Amino acid sequence: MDVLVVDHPLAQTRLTAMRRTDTDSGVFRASLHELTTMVVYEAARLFAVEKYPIETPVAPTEGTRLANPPLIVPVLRAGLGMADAALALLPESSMGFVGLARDEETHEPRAYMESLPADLTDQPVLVLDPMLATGGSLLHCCRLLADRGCTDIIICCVLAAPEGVERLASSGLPLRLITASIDEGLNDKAYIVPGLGDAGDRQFGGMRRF
Ligand SMILES: O=P(O)(O)OC[C@H]1O[C@H](OP(=O)(O)OP(=O)(O)O)[C@H](O)[C@@H]1O
Ligand SMILES: O=c1cc[nH]c(=O)[nH]1
Ligand SMILES: [Mg+2]
Repeated sequence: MDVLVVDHPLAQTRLTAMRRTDTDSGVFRASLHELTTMVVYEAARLFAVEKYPIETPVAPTEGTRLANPPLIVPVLRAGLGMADAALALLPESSMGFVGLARDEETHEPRAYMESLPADLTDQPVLVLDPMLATGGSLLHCCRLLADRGCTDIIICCVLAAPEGVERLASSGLPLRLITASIDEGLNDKAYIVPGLGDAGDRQFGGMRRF
C-alpha cells in the first residue's frame, strides 16, 4: 500500500493545534478543516486528469479537468469534519456516508449507517476519517466499497497508528493512504499515542476516558 505523510509545516501547525488538550472544539474543527484541505490537495495528485480544448481571451489552448471525480465518503462522526473541505476542493464530486462507532470494550466497529451507490465499478473513492487506530473501522468501510466493485480507494486521515497502517496494508484491498502523521502506537484502550484523543468527541462533544 502506498503511504504518503504530509509533513508540510502548515499541516504540522494545524495538527499541533488539534493535539493540544487546551484547544477548544471550535479551534479543533477549524484546524481539521484547514488540515483536510492540505491532505486532500496532496491526495489529488493521484487523480487522473484529461486535457480538453478551451479558449482564453487571447488564444485557444488546452485546459485540464479531472477525468473521473471521486466519490467522497466521510466516516461518521469524526469524518464529517473533513467533508466540507474536501467537497470545496472537489465541487464536481458526489458524497456517500458510512456511520461507524467503535465498541469501547472490543474496539471493533459497529455499523449504524450506510448510504452508498450500489455499483462502484470504475468509480474512484476518497474516504475521509481523521483517525486510523486499530484499522478496524477503515477496513470495514473499505470492504463495503470493494464489495460494490470499487478498485481505487484513497484514504485521507490525520493520524495513523503503525498497527492500523499494517492492518490496511495486509488486507489485500486496493488502498492508498495519505496522513499528516504516523504516531508511536496504541495504548491499552486502543487510542493513538500521543494522538489527539477522541476526534469525534473533540469536535462534537462527549466524554471518553483514555
Ligand atoms: O481504527 P479504529 O480502531 O477502528 O479507530 C478509528 C475510528 O475511531 C473513531 O471513530 P469512533 O468509533 O470513535 O466514532 P465517532 O467518530 O462517532 O467518535 C475514528 O473516527 C475512526 O472511525
Ligand atoms: O486515538 C483514537 C483512536 C480511535 N478513535 C479516535 O478518535 N482516537
Ligand atoms: Mg469517537
